[in-house]
Amino acid sequence: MFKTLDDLDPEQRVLVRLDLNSPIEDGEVQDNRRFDRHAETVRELAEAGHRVVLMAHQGRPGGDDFVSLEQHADILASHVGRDVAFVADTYGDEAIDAIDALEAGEVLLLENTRMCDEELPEEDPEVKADTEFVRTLAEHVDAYVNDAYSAAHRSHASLVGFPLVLPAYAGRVMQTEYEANSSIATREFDGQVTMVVGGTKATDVIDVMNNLGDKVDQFLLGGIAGELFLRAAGNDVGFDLEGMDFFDDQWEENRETIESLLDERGDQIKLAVDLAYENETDDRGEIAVANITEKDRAYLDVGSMTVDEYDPIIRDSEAVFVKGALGLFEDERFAVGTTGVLRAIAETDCFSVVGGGDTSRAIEMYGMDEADFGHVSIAGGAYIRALTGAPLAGVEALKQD
Ligand SMILES: Nc1ncnc2c1ncn2[C@@H]1O[C@H](COP(=O)(O)OP(=O)(O)O)[C@@H](O)[C@H]1O
Ligand SMILES: O=C(OP(=O)(O)O)[C@H](O)COP(=O)(O)O
Repeated sequence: MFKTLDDLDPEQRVLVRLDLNSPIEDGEVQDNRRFDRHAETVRELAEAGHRVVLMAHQGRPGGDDFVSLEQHADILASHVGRDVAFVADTYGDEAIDAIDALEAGEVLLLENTRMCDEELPEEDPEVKADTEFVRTLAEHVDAYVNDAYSAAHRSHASLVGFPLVLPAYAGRVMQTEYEANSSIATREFDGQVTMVVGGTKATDVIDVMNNLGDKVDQFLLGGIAGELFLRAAGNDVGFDLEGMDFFDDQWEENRETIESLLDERGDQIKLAVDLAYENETDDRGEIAVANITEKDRAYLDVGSMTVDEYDPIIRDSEAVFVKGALGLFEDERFAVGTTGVLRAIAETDCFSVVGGGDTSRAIEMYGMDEADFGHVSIAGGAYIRALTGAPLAGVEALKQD
């Protein structure tokens, strides 16, 4: 395992990697739960009297959201409750002067790490540790903290290089995310373990089932992935319609695997019994899967009968994990499935983990209280990798320190 902030010596100059990658609208960085979560780590370090140097990224070179972190510093400061100074430099003289000038308890955010050429290409930790970027910054700090679990699947310099040249620790977000998201594979639960899987990507659902099939008692399916499983079970759903050309592509690529999963794990896999669509008056209509004779419309949610079937299964479970939404929950008419399962989880005292960048947003959107869930992940790609058993380069680098 890795060391945590509990192991950090006092009065250190600490270089901390956060993940503040955020949506940007009309040039404005949108506040989101990543700021709030990382603020805890930053506050703890500053209050303990460390000198805190922060690194983070935003977007990718060439993208519209590849911008400076200047606004991020202000948003973070509002969550930490302390000043967060900003320097528009990653590791040049300006950055080094600002780091060297820090007093105990002060916090400084460096410029977008991806503005440094050595950050991005995915390379081995040894290569990253030997970059000028890592070597230069390492000379001006005493310790490295990685709090960026949600970026830990990237083998980038700021994530894997520093643990080879500095004492390295997991921040609070890293620690909590790692423990919760690995728990389905590592923990023994006394009662039933249920996994709600949906979203748009069939391969995510397939990989999760292959990796966790022996740990999970039942998979409750929905979303576009769920429709493809319904199609494999012989129903007239999950075909391409206008504007949804990923259905047939995904079907071609995954048909055989889905069919064999249904063969081998049929008893564990629960499929929707009804689906919802937009009717002639633009309202939500529902139809039983058994009554669908022809694929002539898009289905945008599981139906209410399905929620009624999934609800007691969740309430009888000891642990529930969620990956992917059961419908197009961003549209209130098609949020019934996703909010239905989330409410059932919130109302029971089961251990629960909700993840996926989009899915966990439903909790906020529909006014549910995060405190009613065991853990709500702020990770997307890293969360699915954890569930499918793939190692995270940033976590592995921390473990080796
Ligand atoms: N039947 C559906 N039709 C269109 N979109 C859907 C449907 N079901 C789920 N979705 C969409 O799937 C998205 C979640 O997909 P997913 O790949 O699981 O993302 P994440 O991992 O970020 O939660 C949601 O934003 C939701 O709108
Ligand atoms: O937001 C992130 O990942 P996510 O979209 O999977 O949650 C991370 O900051 C990683 O960003 P990247 O996918 O540009 O490497």
